[in-house]
Amino acid sequence: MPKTLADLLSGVSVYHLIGDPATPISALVYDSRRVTPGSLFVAIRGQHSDGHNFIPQAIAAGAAAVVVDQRYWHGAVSAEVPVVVVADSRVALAPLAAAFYEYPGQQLTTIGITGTKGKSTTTDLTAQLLAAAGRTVGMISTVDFQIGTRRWPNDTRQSTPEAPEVQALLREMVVAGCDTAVIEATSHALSPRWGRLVGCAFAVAVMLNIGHEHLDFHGTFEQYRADKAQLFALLAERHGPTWAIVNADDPHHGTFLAAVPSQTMRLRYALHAPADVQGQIVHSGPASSHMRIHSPWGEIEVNVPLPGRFNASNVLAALTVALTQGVPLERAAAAVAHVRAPRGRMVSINVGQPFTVIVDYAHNPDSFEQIFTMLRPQVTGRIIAVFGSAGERDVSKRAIQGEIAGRMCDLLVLTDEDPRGEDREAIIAQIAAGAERAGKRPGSGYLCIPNRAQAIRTAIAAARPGDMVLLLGKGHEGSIIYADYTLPWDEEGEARRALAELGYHAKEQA
Ligand SMILES: CC(=O)N[C@H]1[C@@H](OP(=O)(O)OP(=O)(O)OC[C@H]2O[C@@H](n3ccc(=O)[nH]c3=O)[C@H](O)[C@@H]2O)O[C@H](CO)[C@@H](O)[C@@H]1O[C@H](C)C(=O)N[C@@H](C)C(=O)N[C@H](CCC(=O)O)C(=O)O
Repeated sequence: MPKTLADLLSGVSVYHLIGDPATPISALVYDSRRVTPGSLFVAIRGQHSDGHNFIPQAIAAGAAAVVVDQRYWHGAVSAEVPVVVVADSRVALAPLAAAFYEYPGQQLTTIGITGTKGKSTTTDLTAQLLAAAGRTVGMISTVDFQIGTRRWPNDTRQSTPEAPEVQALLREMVVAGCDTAVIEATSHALSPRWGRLVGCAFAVAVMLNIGHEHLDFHGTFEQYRADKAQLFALLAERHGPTWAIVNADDPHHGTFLAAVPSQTMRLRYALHAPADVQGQIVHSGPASSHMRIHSPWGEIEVNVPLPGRFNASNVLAALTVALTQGVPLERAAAAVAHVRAPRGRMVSINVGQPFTVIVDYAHNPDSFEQIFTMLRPQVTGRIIAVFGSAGERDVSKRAIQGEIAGRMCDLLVLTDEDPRGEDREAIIAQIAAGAERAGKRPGSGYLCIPNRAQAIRTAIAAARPGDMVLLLGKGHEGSIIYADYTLPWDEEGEARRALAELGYHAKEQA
């Protein structure tokens, strides 16, 4: 249905509207380079530039109207096209997008999954369990997008894309006949400063855990936790029943329940603490575990074909979601036996070399702690970890990563992750400072090799029988971002090439 400017403004805090509210709008964009004739251009002030400076370009490209931020717009009142002055243009983006795409979230069962660790895996597992139970599922995750049976890589380098992309995907899901959307909800996206997920009308909100992440953006841990808890407040948008699911093993789960609207149904899941959906690990091996589950829907045993206690916890969260959606316990448990991890998560590369090589996306202190604790008992030799830390992102985590890895690994090869506009060597020096605190010394305990391809080769060449080489932080990501260019990247492929250069290129072994 054709839309007018006025149609899009409900839910937006408008200061003034200069021009005709009946102006037809054909697209919603926040980048002048993507304006097509008839677009509504939303000007946003960013870290590197200010969208308000690109209003002339947007109008020249055919923008039918512009949305500006009252704090940053100093334009003339007699504008060439209608101007909507709003309190905060970044925050206006989500309600505008939900209205532009006609609130697709209300037509789907939207499931939001937040937490510091395991979001992408649990989002994927939830989508897999619901699809196995006959639902037509869409998914938005750091790793992949999915609409029904079509899956493709998320190349946006955002875990939760901007609101226009999220709402467009949800609309596509509705058109394609999906009944369910599983959305990975990051703290940035949930923060009221950005509010990218406003308008998704979540029916289910899931909290996995809370650790140290993105304090550069949120300021304090309390703010980070409060921002993540926004997902639970968003349940109030839903017309219909809603569920709040929290991990009772995390001491912060109460904050999330406190944000829940009164009519929402609440469920706790846990491996240790008392909970509604209680998992108990009966035994666990290097690549799988066996779990007994007690729930309001009955009791059952499941095989989890993924390594580690944290994956058992992720599976429990996904299974709890499936149970709230009417999937019979037996059916959900049977589907668990066939789940797969997303790309770049704990991928073992085995081409006949006498040591282990694993690629994983772990890139923050908590996931470092978890992965090393899980793998240490399985390694007879040394752990050699290759990693870096992102530029223009949480600076405080760098030394902590170095310290944890320094404590739990034998050799660190410090390298580029995404330096962006920062000095790559300075980032590595900050990680190294943490490694030094853990007693590591340059040359013997850690090496600084910014070039990631070279770092991987050095680590693999240093490995002896029984060692484990852990390539961390890139996982599925298809690029390394530098100030002036983006280097296409394939961590798994790079590891395979490095192994092949040493003569290991047997067909993949189980
Ligand atoms: C660091 C950061 O937050 N960056 C976000 C920010 O970019 P920016 O501040 O650099 O933007 P900018 O280049 O200054 O431009 C400002 C505005 O002018 C516009 N512009 C610019 C140039 C031009 O010619 N014309 C024009 O209109 C831009 O499109 C933009 O709207 O504003 C952009 C537009 O809204 C965002 O897409 C972008 O997210 C980037 C891709 C990003 O990496 N974000 C990260 C921090 C993020 O969102 N992460 C979370 C959490 C991940 C996790 O948990 O690990 C996520 O959900 O992914």
